[in-house]
Amino acid sequence: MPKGVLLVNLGSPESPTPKDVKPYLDEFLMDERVIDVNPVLRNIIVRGIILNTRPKRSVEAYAKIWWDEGSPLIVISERFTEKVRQQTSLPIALGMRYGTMSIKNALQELKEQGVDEVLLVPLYPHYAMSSYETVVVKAMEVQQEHFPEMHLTTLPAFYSNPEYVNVLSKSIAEGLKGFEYDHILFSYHGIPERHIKKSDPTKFHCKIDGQCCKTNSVAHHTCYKHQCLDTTELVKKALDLDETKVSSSFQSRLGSDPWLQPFTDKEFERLAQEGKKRLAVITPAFVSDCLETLEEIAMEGKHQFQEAGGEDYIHIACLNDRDDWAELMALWIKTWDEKGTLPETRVH
Ligand SMILES: C=CC1=C(C)c2cc3[nH]c(cc4nc(cc5[nH]c(cc1n2)c(C)c5CCC(=O)O)C(CCC(=O)O)=C4C)c(C)c3C=C
Ligand SMILES: [Fe+2]
Ligand SMILES: [Fe+2]
Repeated sequence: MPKGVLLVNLGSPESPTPKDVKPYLDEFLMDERVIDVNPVLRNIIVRGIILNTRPKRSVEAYAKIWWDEGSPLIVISERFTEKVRQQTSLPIALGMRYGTMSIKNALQELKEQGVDEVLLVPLYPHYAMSSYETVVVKAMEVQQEHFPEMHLTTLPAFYSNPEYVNVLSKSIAEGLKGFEYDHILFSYHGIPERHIKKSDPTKFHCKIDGQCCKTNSVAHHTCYKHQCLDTTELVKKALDLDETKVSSSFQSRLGSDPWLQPFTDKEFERLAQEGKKRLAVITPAFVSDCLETLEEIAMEGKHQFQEAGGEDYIHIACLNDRDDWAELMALWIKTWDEKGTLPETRVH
């Protein structure tokens, strides 16, 4: 069975203009795993409310971070894919969950190269129904409808893989070099609390009470909050960081439902008010820099921290197309190709 790899990231609009941002947001937010209410209500919330107000703000935000070559998330994902290609003998295609670089086109590309055994790699370190799961479900649907001869194997969420933690920690150590920080904030993309409960296979473990994520459970295989907090712990251990100088928070909330806390913007204020003058921010829910890291954290976050009394502020870049990250992905692919095994992950 000829093998190939499908890398999938979230996707971006075609351009930072209303004509492209609106349909992109429409596709994204009409996903039943993102706004997870019944279809009638989703239509009202998304098309009747959010799409009448949000696109203006999103267009302005995208315009601030857009590169000559296009959306940073897309350009970085392409550079990463090219580096992985250079280190593997298998065909590698890149697709996006939303937007024009579709999963269908990427699978078609692999088909044209004779591939029928595919390793599907959602480019997210953590499991969430609105990120990892929706990629897997979409890819399976596309495969069943258009490529019935293909077989997909999915790479598990890799946040706890020891080699991945090494690469992430090394990138953070490099980013911190020369910066005398008072505090390091690990800011993860937020999700509604409801999503955590929905994804809990036991239906009773995830209470989001501050304790459940510290108690071993099979629920942690799909608990985004646990996986994010564990990422902070693993990096803290790997870099021997001072416990009192590290914390985690959740950014980018949308709507009025309860989302995971503490909120990143509130943490900027709290840390500044506590007298922390020099802040480093890390965004390990994203493998590539994107709107949420470049605008919300690197630009707006700096402004919010300094407005609240903070002084020096750095955002440490995501893994992007770092050589060691591309090498690790190539190693996972080679191991799957030659031994049929997937990277070691540890969930407790
Ligand atoms: C890290 C994984 C992500 C999860 C989980 C996630 C959940 C989630 N997101 C929204 C709403 C929006 N997210 C937006 C941008 C965006 N989100 C992620 C990743 C996750 N989202 C990325 C990588 C990006 C950036 C895309 C880019 O082009 O750079 C946006 C669009 C921009 C904006 O207007 O702010 C929205 C909207 C929800 C509702 C949600 C979980 C329910
Ligand atoms: Fe998002
Ligand atoms: Fe939990």
